[in-house]
Amino acid sequence: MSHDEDGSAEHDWLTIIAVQYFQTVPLRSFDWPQNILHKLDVSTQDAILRETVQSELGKSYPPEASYSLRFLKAILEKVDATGEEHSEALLQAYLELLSNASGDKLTGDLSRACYKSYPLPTKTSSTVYLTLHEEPLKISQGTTGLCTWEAALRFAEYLLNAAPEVIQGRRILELGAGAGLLGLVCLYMGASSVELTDVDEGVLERLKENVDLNSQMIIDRMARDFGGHQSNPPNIRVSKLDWESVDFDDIASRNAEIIVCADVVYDPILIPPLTSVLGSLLRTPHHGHPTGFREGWVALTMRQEQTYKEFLSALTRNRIRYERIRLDRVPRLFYHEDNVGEVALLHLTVADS
Ligand SMILES: C[S@@+](CC[C@H](N)C(=O)[O-])C[C@H]1O[C@@H](n2cnc3c(N)ncnc32)[C@H](O)[C@@H]1O
Repeated sequence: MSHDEDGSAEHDWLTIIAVQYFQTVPLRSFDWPQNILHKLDVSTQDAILRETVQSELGKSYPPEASYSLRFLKAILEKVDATGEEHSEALLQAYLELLSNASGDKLTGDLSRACYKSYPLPTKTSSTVYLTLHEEPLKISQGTTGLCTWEAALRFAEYLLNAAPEVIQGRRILELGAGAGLLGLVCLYMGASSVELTDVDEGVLERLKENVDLNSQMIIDRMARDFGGHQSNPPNIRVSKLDWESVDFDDIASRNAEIIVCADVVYDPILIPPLTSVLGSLLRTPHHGHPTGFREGWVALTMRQEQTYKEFLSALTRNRIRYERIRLDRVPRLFYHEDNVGEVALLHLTVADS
């Protein structure tokens, strides 16, 4: 999405709408800029359409079709409420989506891709998005890894807004990477390398797809902000790492300084293998670090107090020290669903003992 050089007010409200549309913010929570609600004339409707459904991003990597349909319907209803004329283009886009949706229902083809695009901070005046192919449901195809979870969003916000030095120039290993938001944000922030790992074959495939989807944007960013060479592929790889069947030589050989993970503490059964892998990874020497070992970060959504306590006890049993980092003052960049629970961010270290 491009902006006028002067970042005019018109572009501000268009950006507010587009950023929400691409993250598929539920329409009940959508923040419509007040000034447009009074001025939804044809040119305003056309401008919204151009910045969302018919933008390059919207055409190449659209949100779920039923979401776009509801988005356009909401605008049409708002137009009705103001007594303005409908834009021909908007109406036509709506009817096209409607006919595609009923065609899909008739043929039973409900497999249309669904993308979410997350706005990232940038030094330029245009909005840069991280685009992920995700599934609309939290559990899909037998895994939780095909969508982005709350803890990944809060952790990414912490890194981007409050602690870039944790990531910049460092080699990162992510456990249970899911759709890939956290690791890709690390690469965008200037990590020297990122290894995204998961157990599920479908998730690993999706991770590769999401890495490819964002590589060019990240190369461009590196070239612009860090003077890198545009042709260099980003230093990122996707590999399998199952906490439940671990080869400890393989763990030690993983070339990382910082271990990160988000929303991987959701099932108590996973706590012993996860904390054991964390302990092994963290105890691998890293001579550049003050403790002489690697460091780790875990972001977890506190759904059940008991699971959280069990996780802390398991860290202690594995001789992993943790410090909870406050997130309440970290500004938000992304949309967050209501009532998903508080996110705790833990900084993990080990000592030689
Ligand atoms: C709730 S998802 C979180 C995904 C991502 N980190 C996020 O926050 O959006 C949990 C992830 O952990 C992965 N996972 C579950 N058990 C695992 C195991 N034994 N080894 C490695 N990854 C595992 C799942 O495949 C899934 O991708």
